[in-house]
Amino acid sequence: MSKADAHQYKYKKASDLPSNHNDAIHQLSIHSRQGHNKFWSESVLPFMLTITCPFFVRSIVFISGHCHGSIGEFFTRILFDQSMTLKQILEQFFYFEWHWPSAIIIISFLIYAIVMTMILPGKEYTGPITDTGHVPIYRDNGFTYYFVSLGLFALLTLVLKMNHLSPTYIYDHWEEFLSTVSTFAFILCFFVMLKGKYMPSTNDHRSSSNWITDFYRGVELYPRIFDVDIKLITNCRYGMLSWALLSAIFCMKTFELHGYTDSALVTCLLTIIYLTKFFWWESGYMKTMDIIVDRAGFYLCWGCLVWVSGLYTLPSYFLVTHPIKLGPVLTITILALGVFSIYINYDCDRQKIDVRASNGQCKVWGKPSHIIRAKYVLLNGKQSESILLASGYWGLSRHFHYIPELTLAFLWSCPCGFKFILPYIYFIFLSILLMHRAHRDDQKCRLKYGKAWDRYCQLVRWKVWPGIY
Ligand SMILES: NC(=O)C1=CN([C@@H]2O[C@H](COP(=O)(O)OP(=O)(O)OC[C@H]3O[C@@H](n4cnc5c(N)ncnc54)[C@H](OP(=O)(O)O)[C@@H]3O)[C@@H](O)[C@H]2O)C=CC1
Ligand SMILES: CC(C)CCC[C@@H](C)[C@H]1CC[C@H]2C3=CC=C4C[C@@H](O)CC[C@]4(C)[C@H]3CC[C@]12C
Repeated sequence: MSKADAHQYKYKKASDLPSNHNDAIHQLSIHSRQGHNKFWSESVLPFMLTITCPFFVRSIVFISGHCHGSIGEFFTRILFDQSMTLKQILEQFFYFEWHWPSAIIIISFLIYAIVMTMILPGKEYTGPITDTGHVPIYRDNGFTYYFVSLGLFALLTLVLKMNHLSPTYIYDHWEEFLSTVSTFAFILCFFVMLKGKYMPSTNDHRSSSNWITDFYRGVELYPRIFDVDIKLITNCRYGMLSWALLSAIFCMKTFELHGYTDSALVTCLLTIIYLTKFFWWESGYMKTMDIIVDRAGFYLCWGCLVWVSGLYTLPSYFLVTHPIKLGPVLTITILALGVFSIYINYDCDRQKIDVRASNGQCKVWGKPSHIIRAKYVLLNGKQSESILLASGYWGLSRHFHYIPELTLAFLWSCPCGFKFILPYIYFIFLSILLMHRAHRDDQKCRLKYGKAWDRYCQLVRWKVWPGIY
């Protein structure tokens, strides 16, 4: 681990702990990066990403819609035949004429997400206790929210159709929508940053004099406005639901233009099934790195509102203009492999949850589970213990569940064919994100569990791909 990486977290080394704690008792507190590359990592990189990410998302949607899906054509037209100047493109991307229908639909959707989250019934559950002793409380109504929303969407579609209208209006104005949602997301991130600096909801906030870092990484871990949890709304209730609905809308548009198209159906069905799994396990997601480590800033909030809508839906969007006939054999094979990948991914998460819930007293793949009990201490001095599973999927590699996640991303992109790289951008991004995430998670666990984590790593050598990485 590099010095800069180590500084990302503030912790006590094992040797600093009393000798009776020498077996993997660590203090963990996630704090700011204070390494040598501070200027680069805290200012330059966040600034560049804040500027380039919106441009990137808009470019790929533009290429899909106006350059026949070809990245080469995009650059040829700008650089060589001058049929499109950079100035024209920048004007298209950033000269923002207010598109009222988009603004109204987006605000209505946001209000819908907030109201439904507040009123739908569900058992209360808690997230992990923070360093300052705060315990976030949520209501477990994500799955109900998802199905009620899908039902209401189907009803709305029927009502619109009876009036000769269609939700595919969103596809027809997708570029305006994306620009509008991006503007909203920027305003929201700025507002959430100010709120974190001056009116934080809990003590889990970290503000610096560098506004670029604060904007990009966020200030607060658990910001709430009128008891509405910002991260739950942006990541799950808006981000994940809009991903499902957009895939359905793009599939409907493909059908409107080309009749029944099996490739569009496969991509849409796999996305809907995957997101059903996500909402089924939403309370588990509220305990992952995104929620307990990453603060509410541009990376997470803008990412879930815009990056997910624009990039994660790209295969379905691409298929509207590039439909392909797969035939029944390929359709069923891709669908079956996709559902199998979703199942394996779910089963990995379930294995970990089950072994912890039963305090290690359960069978994994028919055999008693192989576990390591790892102790740790939080900054508030409280000691705790977690179970690390070293058998089953978690014995194959330390992040084996990323493999079915990647396989699935490939499977719902491959109905787009292999002529263009554009629909694989999500798959490429995910490959990089997950390899980096495996590395970040390893660091986090090593700092939290110390020697117990090293023991686990000795038992399970591979980070993601058994025998390779
Ligand atoms: N489509 C997308 O863009 C992405 C999807 N995902 C998906 O989200 C889901 C969650 O992934 P992710 O957030 O990365 O988190 P993980 O499910 O990988 O959880 C990691 C945490 O689990 C605990 N843990 C690690 N090893 C073990 C073990 N051997 N036994 C028991 N517990 C262990 C540690 O937490 P603790 O502190 O509790 O010990 C660790 O920090 C996955 O299904 C993944 O595929 C993830 C990223 C991107
Ligand atoms: C450069 C930035 C703008 C990149 C933003 C990245 C984020 C949008 C994504 C980072 C981690 C992603 C996710 C993690 C885990 C998930 C669980 C899965 O079952 C569904 C998807 C997701 C919530 C996923 C969503 C996008 C990220 C938050």
